[in-house]
Amino acid sequence: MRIRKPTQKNKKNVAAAGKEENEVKTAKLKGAERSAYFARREAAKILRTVLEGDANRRALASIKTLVYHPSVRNKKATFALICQTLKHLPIINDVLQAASILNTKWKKQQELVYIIVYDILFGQGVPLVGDAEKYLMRHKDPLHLHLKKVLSRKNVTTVKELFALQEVPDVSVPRNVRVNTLKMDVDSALVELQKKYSVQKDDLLPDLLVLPPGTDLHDHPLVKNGSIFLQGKASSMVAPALSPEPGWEVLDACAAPGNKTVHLAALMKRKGRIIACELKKERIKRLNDTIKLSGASSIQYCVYNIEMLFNQ
Ligand SMILES: C[S@@+](CC[C@H](N)C(=O)[O-])C[C@H]1O[C@@H](n2cnc3c(N)ncnc32)[C@H](O)[C@@H]1O
Repeated sequence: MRIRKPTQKNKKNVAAAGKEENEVKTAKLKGAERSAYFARREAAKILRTVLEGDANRRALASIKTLVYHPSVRNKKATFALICQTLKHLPIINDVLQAASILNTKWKKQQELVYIIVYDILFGQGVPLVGDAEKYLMRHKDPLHLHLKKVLSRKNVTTVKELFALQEVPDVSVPRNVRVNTLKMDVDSALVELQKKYSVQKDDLLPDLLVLPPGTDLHDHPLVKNGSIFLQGKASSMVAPALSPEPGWEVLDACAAPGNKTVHLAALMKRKGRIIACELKKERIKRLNDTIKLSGASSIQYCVYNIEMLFNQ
């Protein structure tokens, strides 16, 4: 195997990767270890952004959007780690406080600590790669001991039981469907659905119907042929808030899967033009399918980063 000399750019990247990464001979790690090592660091970086946003009550990009950034290599593992760590965070924090093993150095890297402690306590174990992993694995027994204490304080023996205690009772939220008035009028949809379900018109939105919580219409023929769309009330309020008239030209900046795009088309009675932009090529197919299903024909769509429009 030929070993290439590091380029200037590579040298810079290595320096930027930080002291700890230098200490780990990442090149010597086996594939799975290496990928888990990087996934933990990528997850920690995103977790920091998420927790900072939460603390400042700022709306941030969703975890999925952060994970889907091109710089994140192992997207699936990183996403899973973040979600699981967040889910277990109150317990992880309790255990860490009780164990009091974090000095100032590790407190500065608390997100990475959370991720690794999640893996130690609830995951598949952590190989001894990286300073943080080594440090926390040295405290593995006290961590497990304090987890047991936390559980017994709450009168349970397993984490599953603890989650069951904390589970919020299912709040029964009614289901909504939006009638696609390009294909069917609201009264006909009401009559059709009433054959099997208890359905009412929404008191605010004329093309929205309300069904009992838990109603599953995924396979209903009216859904399959695009006469009704499974669309919540909040999402169904957006197009009426604009109140577009037939003949308008409307820009839908972030369009896929296209529920609001086709709602606009229905309100504009197919007259006018909607320019639907979507950043991700792979989501364009979904947008295309929605448009086709809805019977809207006034929609032009493009793979386009809407920010480009404003940076010119
Ligand atoms: C929450 S979804 C939109 C839902 C859609 N409006 C609907 O009602 O069905 C956000 C979409 O915006 C796209 N997006 C994000 N940033 C974008 C950008 N800068 N330009 C264009 N599309 C973007 C994402 O790829 C994603 O498909």
